[in-house]
Amino acid sequence: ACSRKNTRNASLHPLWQSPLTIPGGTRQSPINIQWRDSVYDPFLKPLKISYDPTTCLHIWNNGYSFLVEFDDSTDRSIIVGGPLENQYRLKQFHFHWGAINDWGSEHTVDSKFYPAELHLVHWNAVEYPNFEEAVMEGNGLAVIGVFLKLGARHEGLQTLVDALPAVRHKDTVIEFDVFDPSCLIPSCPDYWTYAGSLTTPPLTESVTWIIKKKPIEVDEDQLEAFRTLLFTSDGEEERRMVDNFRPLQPLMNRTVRSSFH
Ligand SMILES: CCOC(=O)CCc1ccc(S(N)(=O)=O)cc1
Ligand SMILES: [Zn+2]
Repeated sequence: ACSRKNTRNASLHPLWQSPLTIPGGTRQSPINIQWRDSVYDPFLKPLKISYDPTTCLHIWNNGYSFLVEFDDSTDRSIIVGGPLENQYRLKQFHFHWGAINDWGSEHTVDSKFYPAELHLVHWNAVEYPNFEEAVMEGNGLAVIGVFLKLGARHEGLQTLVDALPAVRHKDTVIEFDVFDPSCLIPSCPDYWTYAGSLTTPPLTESVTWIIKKKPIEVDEDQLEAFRTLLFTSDGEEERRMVDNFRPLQPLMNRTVRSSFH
């Protein structure tokens, strides 16, 4: 009897058709953050965030998520302190979310999923000439992760939500010229931090993750608006942009530190 060739490669993630695990990867993301296993580090500084809202450029749908990109040609929107040795420049922020509210975040806390997760992506402009170079270096990137939970409507997020219909299809972009992303970051200073990777290709192990302990609240309509976006370009058969999160990766030989007791 002929054996049916196993055409479904179980190690390939449907969304990216890329390996789920990077061969030799020892610091992949996302991970589950087990609160009781995180280690309080009294030497962690407060994270200092200073964004200039006029550095905002545009919103676009890149086929994985929707991104708000910033002018990173100067040090006008930066973060410093926290676990970071250098100052890092804001390049873009984007989100990951689920088809339903039971899941959607990339990181989990004590195995709990949130319905969505915000990533603010910064690069080490002190040591590297541009983002593309920094992506390849162990201390090249710093990403702030913020969990979204179902609750009250978020007025700051609403200005983004109102722009989403204009970027419904992959590779569509609209100008977005003033936005202050610090309105999306909880005022509580508490965070976890660990050494990890990008969660979409090229999956490079170049990210210092800073995961805020407190979530922000958004309402059902705002989450539903995310789910009206498409993975597909105009004219292709429509596939709704949902479940754009990577599966959890092994912690391996890593410790998650907390900035709080
Ligand atoms: C130089 C090409 O590299 C890129 O464009 C990487 C973009 C990229 C930035 C951030 C993330 S995340 N989800 O880990 O915050 C994934 C991918
Ligand atoms: Zn991300």
